[in-house]
Amino acid sequence: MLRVDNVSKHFAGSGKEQAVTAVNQVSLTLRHNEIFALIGESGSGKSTLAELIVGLQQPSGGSITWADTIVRPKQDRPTSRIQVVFQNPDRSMNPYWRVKDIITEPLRLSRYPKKQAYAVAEELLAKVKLPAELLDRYPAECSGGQKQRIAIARALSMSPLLLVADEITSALDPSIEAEMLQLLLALRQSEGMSILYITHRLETIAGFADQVAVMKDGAIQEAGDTKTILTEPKSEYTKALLKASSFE
Ligand SMILES: Nc1ncnc2c1ncn2[C@@H]1O[C@H](COP(=O)(O)OP(=O)(O)OP(=O)(O)O)[C@@H](O)[C@H]1O
Repeated sequence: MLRVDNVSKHFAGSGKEQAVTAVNQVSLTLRHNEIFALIGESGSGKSTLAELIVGLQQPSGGSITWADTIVRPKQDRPTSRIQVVFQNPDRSMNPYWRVKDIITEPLRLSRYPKKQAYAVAEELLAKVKLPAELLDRYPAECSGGQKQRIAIARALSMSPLLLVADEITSALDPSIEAEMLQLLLALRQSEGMSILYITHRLETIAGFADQVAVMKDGAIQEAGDTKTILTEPKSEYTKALLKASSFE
């Protein structure tokens, strides 16, 4: 569905800051309806790679291409191929807006009528398993887990083919995190979308991701199906990550 070919991203240094190669010749393929986990420690280049895929940044080299063979069901609402949800929902939500306005922002930016958008908002909240009573609340009146579901509902408003989830469960309690992973599994099925799940925590991906790529210093160390990588890791780095996680 989406091919990342030999993609690199260099940031030029300025003043005391050194030049950095945040992403170094990365290649990967995201398939339709697949959950792909991108694992790496802080600073390994995961977020930069996500921003390149989303189009928030331009690669210094390589290419990112969508297969043009994807046929999606006809929608009566605006759509976009890709949507992203970040770790901290507060950064992407206007605290003075009600939940219904937050969720429908992408639709309204695409000139979808407000009244119809509000009707969709209730449907979207149900998709992320939140009650309709939240529609008139402000973000400060919602829990962290609820806000992350609201951010997902907003992303779903555009029926994306690919949802990029950048550390979206990292700030949540383990039980809330497990519920969120279950929700993402269900949404992958019901929405027929792919998910690029970015995390520094290897222990979250068993039974969740289909494929995994392990990233270090901007480069992919190892990639393959999740079960094989977790049970028969080849790279010393993956082995060390597994040892350090609560997985073993
Ligand atoms: N806009 C930028 N300008 C300069 N350097 C950058 C920029 N964005 C990222 N970097 C550098 O690129 C490297 C990779 O950063 P990135 O945020 O992609 O890593 P990460 O794996 O997502 O880490 P984290 O989980 O902590 O966000 C780091 O050394 C970072 O300092």
